[in-house]
Amino acid sequence: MPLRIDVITIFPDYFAPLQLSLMGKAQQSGLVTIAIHDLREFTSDRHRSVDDTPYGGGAGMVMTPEPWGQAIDAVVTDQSTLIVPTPAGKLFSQPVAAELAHSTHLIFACGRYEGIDQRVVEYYRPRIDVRELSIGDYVLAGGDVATLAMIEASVRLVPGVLGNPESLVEESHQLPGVEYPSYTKPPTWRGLDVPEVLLSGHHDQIARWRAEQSTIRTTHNRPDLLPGS
Ligand SMILES: N#Cc1c(-c2ccc3cc[nH]c3c2)n[nH]c1N
Repeated sequence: MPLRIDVITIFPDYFAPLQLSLMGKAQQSGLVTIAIHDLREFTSDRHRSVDDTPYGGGAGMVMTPEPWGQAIDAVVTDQSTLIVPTPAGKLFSQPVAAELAHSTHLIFACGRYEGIDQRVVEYYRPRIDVRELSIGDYVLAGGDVATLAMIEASVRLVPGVLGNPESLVEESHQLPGVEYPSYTKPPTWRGLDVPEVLLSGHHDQIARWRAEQSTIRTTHNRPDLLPGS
């Protein structure tokens, strides 16, 4: 059963990259089907409006609930998971990507402006799995880029999508922390040599060096990922 993904957005063109590379191949292989829906197709006024002023005042505009209700109702099933990207959401992570990769149907609601009227989440929460997710502690102009990131991170984990599942095995055995630095040909580039151990053929020494490099990088760049932190 392929993973089905429906993306609802006012900027369908944002998702053209999903036809390329690994995501494109995943669709061609039938492992994943991705459909992009223009929210404005689900409006009923001649201006095809999707936003209005916020109750309670405040800057900006809020996306009105009805177009979202019409759009989600057009694709939802009892197997759906509705994902709402938002800075206020739980943090998206590799384990969450793995969960989504094993879903049957994902609906991404890509908000813009100041976000989507909260009643959309409230309406669907008793009916289907609803997840408000954030890709990080910085503010984007909308949910579209976050949706692209979550789709790519999740779809690459769908069994059969990655040509070489070995890379997933390596990832899953990744020590806590960031990955070691990578090198390829030429052995010397602009006077810089590849670390000698990587050319030695001593796999135990290479594994030890890579673990050390991972720890050094994690300590420097992501001490929050160190065990016990
Ligand atoms: N996910 C996520 C986000 C967002 C985001 C998501 C949706 C909307 C709708 C209007 N502005 C948005 C920002 N900003 N930063 C993140 N990590």
